[in-house]
Amino acid sequence: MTLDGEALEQLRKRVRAGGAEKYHAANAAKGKLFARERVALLVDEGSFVEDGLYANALAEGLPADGVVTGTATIDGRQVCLMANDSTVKAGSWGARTVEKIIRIIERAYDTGVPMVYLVDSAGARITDQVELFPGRRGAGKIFWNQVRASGSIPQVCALFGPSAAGGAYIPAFCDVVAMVEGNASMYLGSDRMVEMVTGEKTTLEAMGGARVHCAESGVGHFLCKSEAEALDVVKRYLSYLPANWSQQPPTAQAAEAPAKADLAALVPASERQAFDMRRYVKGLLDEESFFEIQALWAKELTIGFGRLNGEVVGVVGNNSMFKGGVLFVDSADKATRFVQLCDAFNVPLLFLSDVPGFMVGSAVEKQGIIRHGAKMITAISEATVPKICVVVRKAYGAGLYAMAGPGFEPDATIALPTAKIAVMGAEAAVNAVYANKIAAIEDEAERAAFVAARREEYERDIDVVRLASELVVDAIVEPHELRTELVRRFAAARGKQRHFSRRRHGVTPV
Ligand SMILES: CCC(=O)SCCNC(=O)CCNC(=O)[C@H](O)C(C)(C)COP(=O)(O)OP(=O)(O)OC[C@H]1O[C@@H](n2cnc3c(N)ncnc32)[C@H](O)[C@@H]1OP(=O)(O)O
Repeated sequence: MTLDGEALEQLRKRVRAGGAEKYHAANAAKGKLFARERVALLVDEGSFVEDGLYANALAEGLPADGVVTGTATIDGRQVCLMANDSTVKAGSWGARTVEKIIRIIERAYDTGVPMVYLVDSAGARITDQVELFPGRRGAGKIFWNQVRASGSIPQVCALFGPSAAGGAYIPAFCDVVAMVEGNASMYLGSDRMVEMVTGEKTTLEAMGGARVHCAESGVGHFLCKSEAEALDVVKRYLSYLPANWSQQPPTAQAAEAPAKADLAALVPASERQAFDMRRYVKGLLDEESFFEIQALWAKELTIGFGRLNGEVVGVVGNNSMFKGGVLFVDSADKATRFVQLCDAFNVPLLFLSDVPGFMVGSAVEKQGIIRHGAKMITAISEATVPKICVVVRKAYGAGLYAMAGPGFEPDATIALPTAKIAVMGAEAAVNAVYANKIAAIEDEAERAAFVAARREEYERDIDVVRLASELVVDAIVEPHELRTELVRRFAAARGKQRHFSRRRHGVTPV
């Protein structure tokens, strides 16, 4: 078959138009953009170079086999990308779809550039399963490639529609997932399948909608109101990360801290009074630079990227506004993954501690709080990027270890003048040691005086100057001095050569 210029142009036009008009109309009615419009909104104008446009061009109704793949630049930096076209068999994966996705991930890995996934897919194309599912270059190879690329190149997903069954693993293997509320969903079995298998009546939204995953399961990281917002999240995420693990994160112009930030005023003296760690972080970092991740999930722990004097840092802070800042199963997992992410991409870590410890009780023991806490402490131990632990108000029990306390090779442990570091809070400690004696005192006033005296002794024992004199903390710093202290200490830590252990890898408590 010969192809003249006009015929080629006709073919291109037909393929670029995607599936039948009725599918475009159905998507538009849901407020969804066409896959190619998403790509155009994301990348620098004119930078997209497409591969495999003619995949399955000889078949009827399968333009590009339902996926757009290629390279482009975002803010001048090279990326590889894929975008499911849900107007073609609901974005399901045929054999060519799978091959195109595998090839573009391999390209991203080989060239050391980020991989962006714009997902809107029904998962495997059930009618073509033999060609796409079980073989050496079948759908499993997509995941194998994602796992190999994890921590080598940034992988980020924006989810605009369903990601069903096998399709749900593409987001799951990414560093972060932005989900558009109302349209995005992730689930292993559709609502129809769930009812068939378990009898449960549910909906895609109730079972695997954006809010469920961003606020309850933790599989989603950013709940977005619109597709444009999800694409902005992709851009912003990439702006904090290097192209790959062997490079340093991009530096921005050095900037001032927010002019009116009074860190001292943000932290109440009484431990019983909560304060919002997110405000503290925003007051400490460069203006407008804090990019919070998983803001709706496990809120007792605040994580995100930001900049200190233009340099990227990853922040892990306890937020006493939620569950008193106590570490739970989910918050331990949240920290673990973020610490691994920062460590993979050379992002220094700043820990802001105000932690009463890990949660106790039968509910969390049954959930395996011990192994989740051990997992968090493993991640902190293994991280070899610069780490600084600031005790903003308190670090009690294993919470100190989980927040990169002195035993975990931080580049520094810094205490604010009001900081307390102890095996537990004074009230709990006095009760633990003197419970029998307290119970034996009949007179109420005498009992109160005894408890107060023991408390005072305990507080004296953990006084911050005492801790500094014992070299537990490296510095006591006033809140208004903290930012400058951190900028200098991170700069000094940058050149250090580090290697954690002689081995292939550890056996992580999971
Ligand atoms: C690795 C293992 C796997 O991934 S197994 C994959 C299992 N996947 C599923 O069970 C998802 C099945 N599909 C769905 O639930 C829906 O299509 C979802 C994704 C919710 C989209 O719904 P909606 O936008 O209303 O589209 P629709 O159902 O009308 O479908 C449009 C056309 O696409 C087709 N389609 C859909 N999914 C698949 C699929 N997985 N394999 C093959 N074809 C699929 C539908 O048959 C429909 O085609 P047509 O318009 O009737 O010609």
